Amino acid sequence: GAAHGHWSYADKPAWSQGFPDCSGQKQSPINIITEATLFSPHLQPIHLSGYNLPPSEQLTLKNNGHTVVLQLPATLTMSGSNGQQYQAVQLHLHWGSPAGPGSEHTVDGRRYHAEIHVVHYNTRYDSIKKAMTQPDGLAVLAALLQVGPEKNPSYEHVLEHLEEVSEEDDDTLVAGFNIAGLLPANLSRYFRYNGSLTTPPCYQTVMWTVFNQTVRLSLDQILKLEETLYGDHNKLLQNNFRLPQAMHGRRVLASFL
Ligand SMILES: NS(=O)(=O)c1c(F)c(F)c(SCCc2ccc(C(=O)O)cc2)c(F)c1NC1CCCCCCC1
Ligand SMILES: [Zn+2]
Repeated sequence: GAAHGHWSYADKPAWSQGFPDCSGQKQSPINIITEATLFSPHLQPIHLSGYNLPPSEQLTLKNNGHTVVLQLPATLTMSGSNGQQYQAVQLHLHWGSPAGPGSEHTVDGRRYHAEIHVVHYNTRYDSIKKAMTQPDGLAVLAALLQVGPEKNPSYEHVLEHLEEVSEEDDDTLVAGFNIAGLLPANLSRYFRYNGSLTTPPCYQTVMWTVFNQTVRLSLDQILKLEETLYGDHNKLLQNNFRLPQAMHGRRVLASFL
């Protein structure tokens, strides 16, 4: 239970006992109903800088028992089309199992195989710890992952190390690579809404960007993600996604018609 601050995807309803924001009215993820989105001409293409890391850069990859997290250097920044500058902190993944898909966001009720989140904080705050409690504090870039015919070389930079972090709290080093390769090529077509962390403490401080274009990985790469990592009590780490949350009147904007 959430009593001692520990939570699992199994007892999601219990989250709100220990983390009150988890039962708030601006929760994530959501089901994006494309017909109900509002086109907003103000939404500029997402601009990434510093994402192309040299192999000399060593990044920490960690299995934290809930997902696999790649820590990112402070040199990666993004512009969020609201004039704010955001600094990358980490990226992580959500996935399902061979029995079914595991993206967090769904589009017109469709769940995708997996989802990547690149977590950033607003550089007007001096740390993510401070930023994550502020309404304009966080920006997460999300992309939906599908099965395609080819192996995705960008994801291979991470997936080739998964066995090294199979147990909870394991970590390893990954040589730098172009982190932008983990995201779709088209960064100008996306959905935008205000939501939350999808994990306790569920702070409602996230500006979500969900790209319209999906990213393709080979079936083997998806299966590797689904069958390599272990979490609590040596149980396979699978289906680490939260169910869609109510909109409570929120509208989803689209940067494209
Ligand atoms: N989708 S999401 O962005 O809400 C999200 C999840 F859904 C997540 F499931 C996670 S992992 C669970 C939180 C956690 C647990 C342990 C450790 C550790 O031991 O280092 C670290 C974090 C996870 F880390 C994140 N992102 C984190 C949220 C935690 C607090 C802010 C730090 C960066 C974003
Ligand atoms: Zn996430």
